[in-house]
Amino acid sequence: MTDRLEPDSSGWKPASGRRDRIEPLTRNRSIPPCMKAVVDATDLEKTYGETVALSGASLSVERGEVFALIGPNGAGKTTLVRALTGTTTPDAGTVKILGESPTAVDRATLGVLPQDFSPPDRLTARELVVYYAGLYDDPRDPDDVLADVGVVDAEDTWYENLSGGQQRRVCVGSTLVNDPDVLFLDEPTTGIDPAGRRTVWRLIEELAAAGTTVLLTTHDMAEAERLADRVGLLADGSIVAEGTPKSLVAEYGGSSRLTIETDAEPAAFAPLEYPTERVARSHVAGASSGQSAVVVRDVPPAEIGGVVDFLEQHDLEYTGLSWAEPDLEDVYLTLADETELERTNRLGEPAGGEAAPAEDAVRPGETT
Ligand SMILES: Nc1ncnc2c1ncn2[C@@H]1O[C@H](COP(=O)(O)OP(=O)(O)OP(=O)(O)O)[C@@H](O)[C@H]1O
Repeated sequence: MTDRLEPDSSGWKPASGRRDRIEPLTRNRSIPPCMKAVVDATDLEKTYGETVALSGASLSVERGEVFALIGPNGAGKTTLVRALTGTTTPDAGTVKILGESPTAVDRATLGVLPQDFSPPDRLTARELVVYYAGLYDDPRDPDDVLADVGVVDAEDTWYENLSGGQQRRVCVGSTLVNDPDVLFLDEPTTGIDPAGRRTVWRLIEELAAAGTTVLLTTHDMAEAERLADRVGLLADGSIVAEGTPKSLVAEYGGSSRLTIETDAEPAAFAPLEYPTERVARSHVAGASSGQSAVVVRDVPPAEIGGVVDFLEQHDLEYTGLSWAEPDLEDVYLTLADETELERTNRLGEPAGGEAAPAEDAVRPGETT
């Protein structure tokens, strides 16, 4: 970022001194109150040779919203972020950021964390933040930025010697030095440990509460569910579903799962009269070695005790039992499966050859 921050006609001045929280009054200096869609993209197309990266992607993000883009590898998320931020030019379609084209918008109002951002290795965390802050006339205090992303203890370590997670935190910090109004974060927490991830989550929540508009991409459904006001699922270059996490779960999430770690056959559960399917043990978080599992759907929480009684009465051995409401991961898996099916149908291929096993629908991210 080489553009300089110019105070606008309203006489905006950055906050001075150390801030424990981001002050709402410093936000949105360049967003007129009447402007609803801060990020607005319509029918974006982008191909690389034979590869279609974007095929009619449209989205709109409102002032102060956190919008999470999710989707399989290669779905086009990074290409979409690049098109939105002006680092790639779409073949067709329009983009407006703060009412301007991405190349005309005041860069000082944006914070952009590319997926592959790689700052100079032989600068310390502090030097890097100071360096990026130096690109702006009225930057934030680097100490505040380092504190925000939780790398104060490692501020004198060369970037190349920081852990992967610390490096990513410094990268997130470098996008905050100009106190941006609109923040684009392409997989901000990849490689960050659980505690660090929560630090970044809280930071994003604070920024959003203070009015920053955030568009992030993530493969972490818990992250999207926690942070996003709205989620867009990108598949094959277009948004195939969009809504609040709650509405998406209600529409596509399916039913609750009671997972029973057992070698018993699903048929043994027939008297319970709930839909039942076998899942591989690799699909069950924390399952004991050698154990597979049966998933019983639609069991209300009040009926779990009845299922346990049933297991005991019928001498069905089990080593673990867990119950879960459907969540965004179920939405993702359902829609990703549907999209894959549509694609194979479109290409005139048999949809997956052999029938996909029922277990494919059940949270393959969970491993033993
Ligand atoms: N510069 C490029 N040259 C050629 N192909 C590209 C280029 N950038 C992206 N692609 C292709 O476009 C498609 C979409 O890629 P993109 O990186 O946008 O996906 P993504 O959803 O961000 O994936 P991931 O989740 O793995 O990061 C992929 O097939 C990718 O190989």
